Amino acid sequence: MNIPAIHAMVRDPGGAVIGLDFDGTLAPIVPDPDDARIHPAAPGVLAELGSLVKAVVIVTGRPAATAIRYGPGLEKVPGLVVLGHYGFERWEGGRASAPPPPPGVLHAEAALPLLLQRLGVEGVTIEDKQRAVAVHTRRAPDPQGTLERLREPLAKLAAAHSLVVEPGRMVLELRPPGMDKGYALDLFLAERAARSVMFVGDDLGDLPAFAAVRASGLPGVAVCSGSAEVTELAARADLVVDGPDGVVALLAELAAAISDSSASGAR
Ligand SMILES: O=P(O)(O)OC[C@H]1O[C@H](O[C@H]2O[C@H](CO)[C@@H](O)[C@H](O)[C@H]2O)[C@H](O)[C@@H](O)[C@@H]1O
Repeated sequence: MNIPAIHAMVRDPGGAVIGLDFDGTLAPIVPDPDDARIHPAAPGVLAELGSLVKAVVIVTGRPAATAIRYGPGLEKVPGLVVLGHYGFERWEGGRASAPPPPPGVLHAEAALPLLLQRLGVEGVTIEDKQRAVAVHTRRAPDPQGTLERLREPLAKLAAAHSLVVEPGRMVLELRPPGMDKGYALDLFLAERAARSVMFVGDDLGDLPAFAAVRASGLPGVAVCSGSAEVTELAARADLVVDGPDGVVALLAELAAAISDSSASGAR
């Protein structure tokens, strides 16, 4: 790992913030969003890393409580913060806080079944996220074609209810504007007075976090959890690893390098 920011983290782990996306990064992608679960080795590796660095933060489009529920063991990661709903929501020490959901979400969600019926799309599923609503096409007969077909009508529906469309891996999410993973990460780095940063993501919604790593002026590394499905992130990353298996291996390597460096410094 001959990346200057990683060397900075190893030299000064007490200044390092490790930011991670959830789906596709810590949890393998599966057809049904309710079946997603964290990689079995991830909580242990994150617990080790959490005891070495300034902070571990998960920044996800999921509700924060869902990431915790689908990530058994995460609650044991020292000092873990989960920023859910792209940063609108914060979970820390077992407590979640968030502003109330805007009424547009409920109205848009209520209009969706009829809209989907009119469009005649098959196999599309709706995920009620309380503060947002996601329309999934992964289980449709033609997932990509169906996603393309839905783009314009969902953009109109979102605009009619003062929402924005967040595109992702076989999903179009209608959510409130005014927050993204970049802004969320930026605020967190300032709050913790970070001296270096890593962010690991797999999807389009992670691009603002990559931009925040660059804009921070800190030694920073943007890591792509690679997949054949999304290629845009790899092009903007400093390092590409092979999905959640590769992410866990990278984090374990980082934890080991920090521990070895601290041990040799102590000798
Ligand atoms: O920010 P993230 O943690 O990456 O969350 C983004 C979306 O992830 C989930 O959908 C994705 O994962 C599902 C389970 O593997 C998969 O079935 C789906 O195709 C993916 O798009 C989640 O369901 C969404 O609500 C999140 O916004």
